[in-house]
Amino acid sequence: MSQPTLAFGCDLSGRHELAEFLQAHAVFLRRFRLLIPRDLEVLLPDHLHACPGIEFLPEVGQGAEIMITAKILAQEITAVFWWGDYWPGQSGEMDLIIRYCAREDIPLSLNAATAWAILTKAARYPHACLIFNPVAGQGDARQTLLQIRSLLKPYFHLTVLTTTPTSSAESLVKQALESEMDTILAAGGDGTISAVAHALVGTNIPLGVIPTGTANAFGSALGLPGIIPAACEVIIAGHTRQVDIAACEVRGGDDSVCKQTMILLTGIGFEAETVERANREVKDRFGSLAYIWAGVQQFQSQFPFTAELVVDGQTTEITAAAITVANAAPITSVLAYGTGDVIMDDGLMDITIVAPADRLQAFNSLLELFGSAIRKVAPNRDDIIGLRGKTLEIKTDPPQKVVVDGEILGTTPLTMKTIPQGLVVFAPF
Ligand SMILES: Nc1ncnc2c1ncn2[C@@H]1O[C@H](COP(=O)(O)OP(=O)(O)OP(=O)(O)O)[C@@H](O)[C@H]1O
Repeated sequence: MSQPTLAFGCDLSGRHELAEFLQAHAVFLRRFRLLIPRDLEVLLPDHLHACPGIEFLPEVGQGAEIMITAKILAQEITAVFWWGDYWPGQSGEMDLIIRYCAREDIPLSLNAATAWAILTKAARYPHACLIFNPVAGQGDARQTLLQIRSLLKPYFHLTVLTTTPTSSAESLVKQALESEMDTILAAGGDGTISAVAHALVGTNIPLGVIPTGTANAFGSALGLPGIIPAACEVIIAGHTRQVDIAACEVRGGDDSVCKQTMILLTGIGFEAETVERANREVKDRFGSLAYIWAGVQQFQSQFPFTAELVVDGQTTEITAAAITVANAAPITSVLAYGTGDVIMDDGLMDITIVAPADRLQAFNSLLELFGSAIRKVAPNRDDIIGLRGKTLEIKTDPPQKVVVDGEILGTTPLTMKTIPQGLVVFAPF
């Protein structure tokens, strides 16, 4: 997975030409992983004999072609070079290789004339690992993955790792990073994107976002198109920008400490309870309206709590219904707009405290915040406080659930610290 993988083979009539090609390009070929049938070992020049990326297969006709076919099917091969005297339907191993390369859309060189073109293209292929959440959103996961693959395959040597209930997006990124990926792509909702970002902190490896979740708030905040082909185009175009993220710590079960990286929003109170209500079943039932449905339900039963916030060393004590901390927020995340605008790369978190005395005030506060989100002007109400800071500690009484980027992480106390421009993402020009 770490380098493009090239598989070689030939029949008797192709041996001389293949030996010449290997000799001529030996130095360049060292940058690849090479699969060589044992019977071709004698053709290798010294430069390649000592190549660490070389893997010997059984001889042609004794298993090499089967192993290469299996790797083609597993999408583990970048290109195949198979030279010889070709007679359709009568060339045994060559027929097999041609059939599967054609079927799986793998570049295939049948002679020296095409070899160099394929080789130089393979060398330029960036290696991308796509972390794919098959349960995010409400689409057909198989179709979605096929579509993403066909859009990106001409531009990347693509490896796909699929999340499961036991293989988290974060653990899959760590696995991918062991293989020296040039870029990591994430297809899923905000929970998946956030978990992938968490594993990328400090790597400087660019993240490509393909929004296939329910709300896709991070994609919207970045200005990404909501449809898959257009989101893939942003990745293919290759323009990146750096955005802030924040390290969060909360209390988990058994008093353990849970850590997560926030790319979007952290919510306490109303938002956390709303996210908990908008579970998978509700998302599958209502789609993108799930959060609105859950919010309306939660609005009727939200209890205030007392909170002590320390922002960059300054303490505020208040009785609140909702506290939202944001790095980035689409305008639909109105609870984040207490400062009037949420800037993704200013090195600061935007903190909004909503502290209404009753339900009517709460309703009016929401309306005011909605106006602020649209007009990008700070709200003007006593029961909405907007703060900005680099570090934050929040204690509440009683302890409150904390949701980070759409996933419940634990309960207060919460501590947060910005990591200015800590994430590199593909973004529209
Ligand atoms: N194969 C899987 N089976 C069941 N759950 C999974 C699987 N893969 C990931 N998950 C769970 O999916 C959740 C993340 O979903 P994600 O946020 O990406 O999508 P979403 O909920 O549809 O979108 P949004 O966050 O935009 O509402 C995580 O809780 C993760 O544990």
